[in-house]
Amino acid sequence: MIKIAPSLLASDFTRLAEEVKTIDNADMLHLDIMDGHFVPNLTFGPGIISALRDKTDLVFDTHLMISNPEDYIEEYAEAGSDYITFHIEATNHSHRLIQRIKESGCKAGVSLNPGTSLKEIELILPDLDMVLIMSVNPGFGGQKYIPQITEKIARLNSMIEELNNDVAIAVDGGIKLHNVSEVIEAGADIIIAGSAIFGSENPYEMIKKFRAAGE
Ligand SMILES: O=C(CO)[C@H](O)[C@H](O)COP(=O)(O)O
Ligand SMILES: [Fe+2]
Repeated sequence: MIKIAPSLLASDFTRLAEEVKTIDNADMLHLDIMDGHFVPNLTFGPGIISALRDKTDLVFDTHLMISNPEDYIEEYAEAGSDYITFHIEATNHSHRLIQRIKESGCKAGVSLNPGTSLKEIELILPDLDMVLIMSVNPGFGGQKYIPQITEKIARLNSMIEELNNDVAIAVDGGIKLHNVSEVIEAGADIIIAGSAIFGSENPYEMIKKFRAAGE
């Protein structure tokens, strides 16, 4: 079963509590944390996550696009994250960071920029709950899906099958109705979409269409 994770980045920031109500048929709420350093944009921090925690029952999927993620794990766990995903490019101590995320009570994810090889995560794959493949360069919503990423998803899927464990593959960036089937067929388990869902007339119906593409 495919999971749908709308990205709050594309919602109306002046009415966050109402916006999350429009997507209550989704599985997860994707929360993009940007620090203006690891990526050239700034979003929000743990205060917004904890303010939203009692507004929805969705699983909170926190995507840290920040430098020094090791300094912020407990804060994002306490704010209400269920998954915490850091970028492999942002740390020299990925294995330790995964253990810290799990000790904080969350599931652990790692994300790869489009130009980062899957080799970088080969040795930590058995410890992960999720791999988040970026299909655009991180920092902004509304960008175009990078076509080479489909092959990368398929290769990661084979690596996971060889390991015989249940690491989820999440794909993030530029996913719309016209390419979601391609992403799912390559092996994605979690579809993250911002502008396609929150930018549509009816986010609830759009989630249904995304889900139907995976059936
Ligand atoms: O991490 C992200 C950007 O860095 C976002 O989650 C992603 O871009 C979703 O937006 P869209 O679906 O509009 O591309
Ligand atoms: Fe994201």
